[in-house]
Amino acid sequence: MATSLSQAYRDTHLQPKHIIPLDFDTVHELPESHAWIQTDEFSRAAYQIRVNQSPATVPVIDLRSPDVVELMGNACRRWGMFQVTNHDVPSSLVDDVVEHAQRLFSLPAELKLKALRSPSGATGYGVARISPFFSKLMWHEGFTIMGSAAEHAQQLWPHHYEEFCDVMDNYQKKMKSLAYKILLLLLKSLGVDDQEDQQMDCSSASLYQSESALQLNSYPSCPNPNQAVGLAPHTDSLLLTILHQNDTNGLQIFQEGTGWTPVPPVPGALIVNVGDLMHIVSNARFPTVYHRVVPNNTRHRFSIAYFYGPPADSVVAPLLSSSEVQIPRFRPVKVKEYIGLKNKHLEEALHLIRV
Ligand SMILES: O=C(O)CCC(=O)C(=O)O
Ligand SMILES: [Fe+2]
Repeated sequence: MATSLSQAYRDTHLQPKHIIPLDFDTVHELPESHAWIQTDEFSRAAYQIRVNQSPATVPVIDLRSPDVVELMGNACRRWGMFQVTNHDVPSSLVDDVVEHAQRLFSLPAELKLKALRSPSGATGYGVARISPFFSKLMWHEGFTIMGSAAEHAQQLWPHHYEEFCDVMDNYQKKMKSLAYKILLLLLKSLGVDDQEDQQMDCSSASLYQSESALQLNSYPSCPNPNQAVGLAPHTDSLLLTILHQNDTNGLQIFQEGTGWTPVPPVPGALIVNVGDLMHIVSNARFPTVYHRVVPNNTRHRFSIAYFYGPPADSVVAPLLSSSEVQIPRFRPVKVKEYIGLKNKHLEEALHLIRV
């Protein structure tokens, strides 16, 4: 039987602190559990490097530009990320998703816990999945959807859950077609033409099918943001992530040599970033983006992340362009195997499949 993405994401041996977020409404000081400043992780180089103040940041690309393939290819080679405009996702739909996310996160903590992610589950309300890798907790709460949100939405609003589900479904449909469009453009920039689909081996053919997840993120304003972490540094696992952020700063990407660079909100634009599987497919021509979120003490940040990847049972391997001499940098790997490696080893997972 086919494995679903949510099965691939199943984890075990989680303690409650690895699932249950803080009740942010009741705390007015940063609790010890969330104070990162004295931890090893905080003093690791990645945290010490100051935020890069130079104006260079990820490019904003018009999806209708005649040079879109080249622009996106260049952006992914240089940054692993870009912001896209003219993407045909109605702003009213994006606003609806954010409004429903805000409605969810503003529920009382005891109600949100009714939709808590189960220890062996992948969907529902809870802390970030990467939490078990860090000794301190993040200033963040999330809600994960894979397919329909009905199961958990019913726990929150027994009589009025359909509207939430409809909005999330519509958004996922729009994201899916946008992600597919962007994937084709990126493959073209890598010298892979979908016209040649027929001759492709099974690993490249599976790139044209998809599975996805939608992640609603909430970062309340924080009493002591200098000692707290919104979302710890990580790379996304799948092919591409499409992210909407509200008008509140916080997202930063790590660039070798320059340090942490903020990715400021651009009204109407969506952020697209390369994930680990795209890094593998591109044979490391596109870097996978190491990113984090920093909290602030005045505003509540919300973001909506759509993770797009091939089916869990499919195989991903470097696609080598015929015009360049290339040695494969990674062995072929099943998507579910890679997710398993990531669940166990986090950022070490990529090293484990290097050849
Ligand atoms: O909130 C953000 O900007 C980033 C979210 C993120 O990195 C994630 O959900 O993986
Ligand atoms: Fe991420």
